[in-house]
Amino acid sequence: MTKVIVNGACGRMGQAVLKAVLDDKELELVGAVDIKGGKDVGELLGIGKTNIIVGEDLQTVIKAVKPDVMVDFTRPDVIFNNACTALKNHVSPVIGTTGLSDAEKDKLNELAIANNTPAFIAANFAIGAVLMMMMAKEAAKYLPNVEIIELHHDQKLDAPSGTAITTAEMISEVRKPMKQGHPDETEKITGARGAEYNGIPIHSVRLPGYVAHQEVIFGGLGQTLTLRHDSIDRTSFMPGVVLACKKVTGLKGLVRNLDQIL
Ligand SMILES: NC(=O)C1=CN([C@@H]2O[C@H](COP(=O)(O)OP(=O)(O)OC[C@H]3O[C@@H](n4cnc5c(N)ncnc54)[C@H](OP(=O)(O)O)[C@@H]3O)[C@@H](O)[C@H]2O)C=CC1
Ligand SMILES: O=C(O)C1=N[C@H](C(=O)O)C[C@H](O)C1
Repeated sequence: MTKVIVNGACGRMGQAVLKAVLDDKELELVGAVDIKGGKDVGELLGIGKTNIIVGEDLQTVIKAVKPDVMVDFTRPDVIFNNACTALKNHVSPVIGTTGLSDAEKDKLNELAIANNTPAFIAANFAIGAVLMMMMAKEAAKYLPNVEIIELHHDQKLDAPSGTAITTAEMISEVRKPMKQGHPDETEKITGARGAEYNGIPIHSVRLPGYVAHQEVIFGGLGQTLTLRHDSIDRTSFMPGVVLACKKVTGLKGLVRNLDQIL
């Protein structure tokens, strides 16, 4: 059995991960952490007592329950420190929290290797989103003019989404740097053409009612191609998270993106 703790346990993703880990026969939920700790995990999920109380301090919970894996769905501004704490205590992080910079990911890779404790990170654990990104990379070889529109719930802290950045990174691997649109175009209102990653415009929509959605739109001579993925429920991410919990301890360093472990 792989012993798992969930950090960010009281949040939208944290609660879904608690349920997924409790429901899996090869994973054992041994602890939970959240800045708003104190509750029994079972009370939080409305399933009766589990006698696992959500702790408020990651280091204390790790020392008490000695997990193999820490799943983290917290906040962009705390994930780097959380992952460092896990690695220094020889606990493998499965990182879902977005917002880490490339430099921070490189530092986590070094720490994972130095501590002989593998780690895993994915901007999106939903298989449909992974396929959308892979298809976008393939399509960009033939249709290099592309824009990304990501649409999320209005409680999301980071923009653009980790998925949009990862999609743009993957497209950039196969596309020569280029400037899109008319060379003389001007923005009448700043930001009208979106943010830009390697020349790829990214537009972020935040509205109540959305969960997590993305369109990648390619334009060619007399045609467009639209790839769209919709997570209509957070259960969409759970098979990927469970898979990563089972595989992470057999990896080396920090492994990035779900396609690497499928
Ligand atoms: N990789 C993927 O597939 C996915 C990634 N995500 C990412 O996961 C992250 C979390 O998303 P979501 O669940 O919607 O967010 P939520 O705000 O619902 O959950 C985050 C939880 O972590 C708590 N928290 C804040 N700071 C700390 C801390 N220092 N230590 C422990 N817990 C803390 C929050 O408390 P409080 O509310 O008081 O701040 C909250 O309970 C985001 O970065 C999001 O982009 C989301 C979905 C899928
Ligand atoms: O905050 C979210 O909700 C999500 N965050 C991830 C991202 O930034 O890409 C994954 C998914 O889009 C949901």
